[in-house]
Amino acid sequence: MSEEHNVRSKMTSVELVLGVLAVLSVILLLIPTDLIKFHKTLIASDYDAHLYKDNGLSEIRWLDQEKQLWECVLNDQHITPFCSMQLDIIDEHGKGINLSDYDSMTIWLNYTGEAEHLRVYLRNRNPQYFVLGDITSTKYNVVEVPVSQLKDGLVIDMNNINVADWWLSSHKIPLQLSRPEFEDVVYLEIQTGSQSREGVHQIQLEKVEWQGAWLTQAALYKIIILVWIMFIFAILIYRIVALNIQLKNNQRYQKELISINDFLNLKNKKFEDLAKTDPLTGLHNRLGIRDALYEGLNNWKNQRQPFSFVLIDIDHFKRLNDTYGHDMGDKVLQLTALQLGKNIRRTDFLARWGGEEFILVCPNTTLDEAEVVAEFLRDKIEHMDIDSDHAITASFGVSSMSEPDLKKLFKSADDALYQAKEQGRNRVVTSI
Ligand SMILES: Nc1nc2c(ncn2[C@@H]2O[C@H](COP(=O)(O)OP(=O)(O)OP(=O)(O)O)[C@@H](O)[C@H]2O)c(=O)[nH]1
Repeated sequence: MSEEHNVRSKMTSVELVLGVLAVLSVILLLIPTDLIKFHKTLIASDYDAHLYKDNGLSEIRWLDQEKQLWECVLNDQHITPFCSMQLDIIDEHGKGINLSDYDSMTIWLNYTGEAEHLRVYLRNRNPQYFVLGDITSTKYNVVEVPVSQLKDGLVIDMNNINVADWWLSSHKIPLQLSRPEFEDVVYLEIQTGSQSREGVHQIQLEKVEWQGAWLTQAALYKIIILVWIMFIFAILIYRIVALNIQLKNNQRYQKELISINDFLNLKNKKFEDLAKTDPLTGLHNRLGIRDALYEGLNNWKNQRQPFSFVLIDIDHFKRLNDTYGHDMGDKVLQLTALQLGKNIRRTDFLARWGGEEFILVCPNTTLDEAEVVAEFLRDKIEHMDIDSDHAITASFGVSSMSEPDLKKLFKSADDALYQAKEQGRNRVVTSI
């Protein structure tokens, strides 16, 4: 019973974890992606900026250096005309910004002119190609962006940034180093686009923001699926272990039952359907006390709980039968059963063992305690009211379990009962 309760309470906790997991999964799936994002903002005016241009006739100048507003008058004479503003984003320790964990970049920029595109460079430093004193040896990670959307903030996926071909070839960069890198970005550069032609271009960079996610959506799905798989796996293992334990317990119970049936003289199949009640007295019959025997035996084995038997036998019952007839004998059996049943403890189990003999199974009871119980019952029988002048008494044999053997326990109670009869009946004898 307690085991069943155990399994049931464990199953309830499994269901609880299942519920919590389901709720968590739903929350994680519905969580706004902004909550799992982190940001880095760069205000352009907080950093030093430098202007430079091609070697041709293009002109470049600050219109308002404080606001970082600059102007480029592009001249086509040069083969690759350009104007550039280079923002120095190295910190006081000489380190650039690590943007490798960010997924996207948003740029706010004001532009006046005819160009349709501008170039944005994120120039990265890496000792594998960076040469001290040569700032062009920083890797030119570049993206060309449409100017029309820059004013309201243009979002650029970091995956769309590539390394400029001209830089790869002019610095003879090996293939394995040709991928974009953002671990140590030291310059942010805004440059006129490749298609920009002659004319005036006014540019003012306001700010740049990078966004990254603690977890990508794909990683989140993977984690949820993984947790569910692990949980299902854990349940499976738990079920297998629990079933194994249950199986072992059942096997033990079956084994125990066979030995108890043997003790009770019950032939398994034949008696399985028998009612557990003795029809004459209304008490348990032998089958009726089988569960009590199983529990008492196991409690003795597992917890060393004392376990006692009291055997009760009506004295000179044959004489009573012979003198007053069998019906009177039956009546005395019923009255004795009633008297015993009324006076036993609620924790004990009384059964008619057979004929005029009864057994009282006393779980969690020492020999001394069982002796007290027996003496109390003996007295109750001696003073029982019966409709005859024939005095009814009974003899009692008491024993307590000293080894896990029901037959031996019964035998010592029976021996004690025999002693009680020998010593003159109407008495309690305990086994030694
Ligand atoms: N009326 C009646 N008698 C029964 C029943 N079962 C057994 N008996 C009788 O109980 C008697 C038992 O007699 P014994 O075993 O000699 O024992 P006893 O006469 O009580 O003697 P002691 O036990 O030594 O005091 C027998 O005569 C059985 O026939 C029953 O269900 N009803």
